[in-house]
Amino acid sequence: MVKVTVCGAAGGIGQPLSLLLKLNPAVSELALFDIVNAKGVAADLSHINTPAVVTGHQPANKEDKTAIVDALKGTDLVVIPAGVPRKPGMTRADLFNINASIIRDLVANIGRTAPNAAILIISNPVNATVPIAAEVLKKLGVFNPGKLFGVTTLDSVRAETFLGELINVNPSQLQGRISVVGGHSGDTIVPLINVTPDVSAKVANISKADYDKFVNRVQFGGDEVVKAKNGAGSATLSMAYAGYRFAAGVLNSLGGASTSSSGVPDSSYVYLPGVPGGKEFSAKYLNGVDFFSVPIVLENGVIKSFINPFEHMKITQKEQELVKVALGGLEKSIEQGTNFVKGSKL
Ligand SMILES: NC(=O)c1ccc[n+]([C@@H]2O[C@H](COP(=O)([O-])OP(=O)(O)OC[C@H]3O[C@@H](n4cnc5c(N)ncnc54)[C@H](O)[C@@H]3O)[C@@H](O)[C@H]2O)c1
Ligand SMILES: O=C(O)C[C@H](O)C(=O)O
Repeated sequence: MVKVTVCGAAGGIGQPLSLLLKLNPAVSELALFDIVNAKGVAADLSHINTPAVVTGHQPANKEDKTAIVDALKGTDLVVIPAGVPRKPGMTRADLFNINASIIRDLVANIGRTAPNAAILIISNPVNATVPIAAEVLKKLGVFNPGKLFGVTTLDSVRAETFLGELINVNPSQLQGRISVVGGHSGDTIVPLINVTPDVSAKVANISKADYDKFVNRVQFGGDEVVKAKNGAGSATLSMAYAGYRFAAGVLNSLGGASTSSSGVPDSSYVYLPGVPGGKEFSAKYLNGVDFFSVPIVLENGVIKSFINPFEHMKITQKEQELVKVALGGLEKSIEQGTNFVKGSKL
């Protein structure tokens, strides 16, 4: 019996992500929470002939806490795409003022109602919202770093797609054969392409100009969608796919499968001092930064280990420089998120 809760389930990401979760046979209960239209989306999905029982939870007013508690009670996994998306001209950091308090309050509810649940954070700016979640859980005395995941899978999905186009390989075959680390915003995103020898041999022929274009497109792929949607939001469908890919990995691990079985596992933005060997890894390679996206191996829904890119992949000089740049941006966002909770009442 596995219960999954989606917070922000009626949104652009929330709806298709909930659809994909409804199709997963491992899910027995799917609780949809949103401040609008959660019941409508739940009624719609509930007609699909798969085993998951779908429930909709929507507060009657600002003071109503029963909806969120019902959505979270007994849940194993919470996925959070709640909050506002970007409009053209905005950076993800511009979303902080609105989304920081949404994440703080949702995660406080999770900490109080479902402290053992795995938490997957999609809401931007991920580089800061995940530190917010960690700090809230620490304050409540229920932080399990092995169960807090910043969802950066869309960066991997994009890297696979764009590199596939460049080296003329079916992009779906690149899953597990390249990796993306760092954070989830502009130059904090660092694609690593010399992960397996077969791909390395192909990327050796890419020109410098094409490689630079590839890196830029992975780092700023989100802007492409924001611009094309022209005020109607940011990536939703590709994000639902990516969020589901990551959530399905966590669900598989809850069912006993290891994520390390096929190639390099997906990365997630995690609290390094809380995962085995993470503190030493960060001190040695990352200036001691607390949060960084690395490929993770899961067991029973918990991070069992991570793959150190510097030891297990052929990192080029250029990629090392990209990591250095990423660290500057990450440190600022982590501090912003952490300080926000320190100055907040839960
Ligand atoms: N991690 C990533 O790779 C990634 C990719 C795409 C988008 N995002 C982010 O995901 C977030 C959602 O994007 P979207 O396009 O789905 O936005 P959206 O506006 O379409 O949907 C957001 C939903 O959140 C709901 N919501 C707002 N406050 C809430 C609260 N307190 N509790 C529960 N639900 C609440 C809204 O009612 C809405 O239904 C944005 O912050 C966006 O930047 C992240
Ligand atoms: O670009 C955005 O604001 C949404 C998301 O983070 C993305 O990468 O598409």
